[in-house]
Amino acid sequence: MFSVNAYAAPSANEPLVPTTIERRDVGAHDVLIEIKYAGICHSDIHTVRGDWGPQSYPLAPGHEIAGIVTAIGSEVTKHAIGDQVGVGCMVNSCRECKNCRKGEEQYCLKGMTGTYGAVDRDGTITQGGYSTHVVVTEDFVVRIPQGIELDAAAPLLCAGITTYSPLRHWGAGPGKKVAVVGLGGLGHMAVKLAHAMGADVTVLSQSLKKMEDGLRLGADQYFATSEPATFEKLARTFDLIINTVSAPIDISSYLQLLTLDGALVNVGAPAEPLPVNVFSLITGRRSFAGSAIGGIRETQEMLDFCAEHGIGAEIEVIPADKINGAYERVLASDVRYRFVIDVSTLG
Ligand SMILES: NC(=O)c1ccc[n+]([C@@H]2O[C@H](COP(=O)([O-])OP(=O)(O)OC[C@H]3O[C@@H](n4cnc5c(N)ncnc54)[C@H](O)[C@@H]3O)[C@@H](O)[C@H]2O)c1
Ligand SMILES: [Zn+2]
Repeated sequence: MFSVNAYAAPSANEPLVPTTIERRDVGAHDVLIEIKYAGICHSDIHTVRGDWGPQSYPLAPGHEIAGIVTAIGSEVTKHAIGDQVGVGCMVNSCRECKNCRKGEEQYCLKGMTGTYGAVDRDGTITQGGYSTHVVVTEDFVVRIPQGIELDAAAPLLCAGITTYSPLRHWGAGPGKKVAVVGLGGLGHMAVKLAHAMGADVTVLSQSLKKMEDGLRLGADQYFATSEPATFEKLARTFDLIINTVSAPIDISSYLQLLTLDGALVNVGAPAEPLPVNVFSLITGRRSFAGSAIGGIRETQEMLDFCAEHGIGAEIEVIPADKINGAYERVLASDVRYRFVIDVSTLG
């Protein structure tokens, strides 16, 4: 074991503070990563504040990790010292169940091992990317292609894959009308990715404040959901709606915007239930679905797709001592469009 500098929450209701955490020694199948950048996902905030249930503290969040390999175990074949790599929301899974065998490790029947706050195979609690180094088994480390800057790549490891996976699964592409609800970290990636896949993209945001950005990111249309006329105008329009909002919204009124057989996929993860009026499903054979991140193979595919299409996240790089302020800004919807921690400022 060795200690590394980190930023961690001491409890659910205290700000994050500089500290040290323990990392395991590099095992035969492990990769040691010197973390360069770590994105701030809204899930980090939900988790440390206990929105999704009690946690073990101190907790260093961070599951949008980009860095450089600085050591490898004796059996490692997939990565070499000096490689640019990333780690997302999981660092292991059982690898044997039918979902793992399909490459859908995020749906591991024994539960994936989350990058932070999860019980690791050795019984320790995992700690995330707001830290200078991490040790991860090579199969859960992905390659960041040349051509994507590491800082703009970090958010792809969660915001990127979480939107890429449902866009692919529900067939976003030419001739398909896709709406993205919420233009935050996930939402702005959904717009870029759906546009690059060739879909016709509409942003549904609370107001028109970010309209110029939305159109620049690749949206074809932009509407304010605070405007009731929006729901009349867009009734029965979309093949696919990706809801990225971190708070409860009125799902039934969004379902009305789907065309026959359309699907509304929730990636936003508010703790509260989202009630649905079944008539909004029945009257168009519509589906209301959910999706969690993506498998490791698909995460690599997403990174390669981003490199090919010149896609990175729109970021605001911050030093570690601005993490708590950034949390408040995310909660106030004041983020364009992802905060990324410059890990060199952790000392
Ligand atoms: N399914 C998954 O695998 C997965 C992965 C990552 C994040 N998430 C979840 O997705 C959600 C979004 O994450 P993010 O990092 O993009 O957050 P974010 O804060 O960057 O974006 C959330 C967006 O929702 C908007 N919003 C907030 N409250 C709203 C309201 N009441 N009505 C309408 N819009 C509202 C905000 O303006 C913002 O544009 C979070 O709940 C997060 O935990 C899920
Ligand atoms: Zn995330």
